[in-house]
Amino acid sequence: MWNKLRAHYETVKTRRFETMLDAARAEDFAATAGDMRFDYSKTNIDADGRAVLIDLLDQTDVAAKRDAMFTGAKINETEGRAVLHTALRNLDGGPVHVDGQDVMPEVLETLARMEGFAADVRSGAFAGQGGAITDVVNIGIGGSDLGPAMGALALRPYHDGPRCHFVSNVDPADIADVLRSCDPATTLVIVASKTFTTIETMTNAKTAKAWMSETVADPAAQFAALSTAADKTSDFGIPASRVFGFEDWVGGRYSMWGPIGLSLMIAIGSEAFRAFLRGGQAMDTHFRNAPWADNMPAMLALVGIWHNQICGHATRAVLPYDNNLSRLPAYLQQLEMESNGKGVTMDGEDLSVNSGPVVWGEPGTNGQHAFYQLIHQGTRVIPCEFLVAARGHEDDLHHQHQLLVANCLAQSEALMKGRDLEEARAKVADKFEGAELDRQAKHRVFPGNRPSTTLAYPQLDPFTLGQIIALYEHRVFVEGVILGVNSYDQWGVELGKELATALQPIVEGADASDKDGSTAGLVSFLRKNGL
Ligand SMILES: O=P(O)(O)OC[C@H]1O[C@](O)(CO)[C@@H](O)[C@@H]1O
Repeated sequence: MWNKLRAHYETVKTRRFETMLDAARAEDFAATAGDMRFDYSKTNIDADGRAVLIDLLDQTDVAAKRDAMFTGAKINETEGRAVLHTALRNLDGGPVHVDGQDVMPEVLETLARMEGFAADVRSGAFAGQGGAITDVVNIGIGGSDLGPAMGALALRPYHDGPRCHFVSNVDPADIADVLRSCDPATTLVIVASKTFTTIETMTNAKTAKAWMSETVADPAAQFAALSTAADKTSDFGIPASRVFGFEDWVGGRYSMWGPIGLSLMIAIGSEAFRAFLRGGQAMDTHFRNAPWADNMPAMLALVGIWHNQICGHATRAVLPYDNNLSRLPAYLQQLEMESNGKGVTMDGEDLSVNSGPVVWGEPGTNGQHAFYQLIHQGTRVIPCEFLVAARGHEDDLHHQHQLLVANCLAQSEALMKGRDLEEARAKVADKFEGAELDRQAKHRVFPGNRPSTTLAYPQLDPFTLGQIIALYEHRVFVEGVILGVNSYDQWGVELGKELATALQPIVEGADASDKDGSTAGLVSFLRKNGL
């Protein structure tokens, strides 16, 4: 199935796509979902290429697999689990069955419990031992941190609840900084861990409990837990009334829609949180119904497959011109790389093409003054994904927002157009002449013909954030199906965890001589320096 695409690539790879880009192409090579527009016209995908890409969806049965996911089939085959984060935002979509049982009543009941608790925290009906809650500390890592942390930042203009802090790293610097800024008597600690065994989270949770017990009589009274492991939360001393459970069919990096989103709900209130869920649900409906050529997640995925597996561009830059989306690249690193960073297919065969790309990025315009040099003139092509809102939330500073938008559009235009030697010579002709003019001009040439896409939306409100996150989730799903990998396990994180456990006694002083020379040498160096 890859050969046809590879052959097509040979026919377009040197063509300058700017020459194809008239208004008709701009309209045709864009997908709309609700009030969002995804423009992929600044790429070298032409109509024939798109048709071959869309064939991939049919050849790999994406539609049937999508429907299987939404209806509770156990598509996470290596863990024997359904994949149903979509049920968490299925506010009025009817029953969803797992093993013959409708999961929606429990989902909605948990949502209602979360809403009750969040409202109590926000109103002061649930208080700390020193008064109303002023600070919420979410302790979690990976999906139990990145979702709510990214979301709380993204929706900062809607934040009207207590302050929220996110502690994830086992590095004591992380928790020490946060606890220093909080009063234990008015702090709520939320321990967010699907498994309730993750060493970083459990270590930080114990540190927070010890910190709180220095000041308050009953520290457990100011703890809540978000987990699938009710027995372990109770062993930790958190009463069932403040445990918000979920099922194993919610993957960690897909979990911000349910209990793992509690800190976000406390920050923005349940009405705004529901708007976020509704945005996700709207994208689900679009993904299930829109024809492929207009289907935003499908087209985003196909552009990704084209750039990585066919054109060979190994990385993908996510560049939000929306400062509140600063943590989106980090969130997407887990979502995409933990999901599709696999080398073996569902059938146990070696993958015959590259796995998912390296995802990275920073908000614009900051990145422009850092790494865009390489994006424009480096030898590797980096497909860029821009995100931009029509308006921000600072109405009195709208002129600054306009400048931000101008920069975003300028970057995708510059990547496409570039600047040839003649234009570069004209730029410096008044300063240099002869051979020196040529030499100086060459440094000012931009190759151009570098691909980018732009996701544009009216404003980053809770509904839009829901659309964006669900869009990327479904993109990962589609890319995973095409590659034939299981996007919902993460065995690749296990080995490091095992070795860290084995190394713990050694860093605490046990003999390191059976370790490899490098590891033993590093332990010895660190010990000599205070380990
Ligand atoms: O929520 P938990 O169980 O603490 O896991 C945290 C994270 O750790 C991982 O399992 C990877 O180590 C992620 O998939 C997950 O989001």
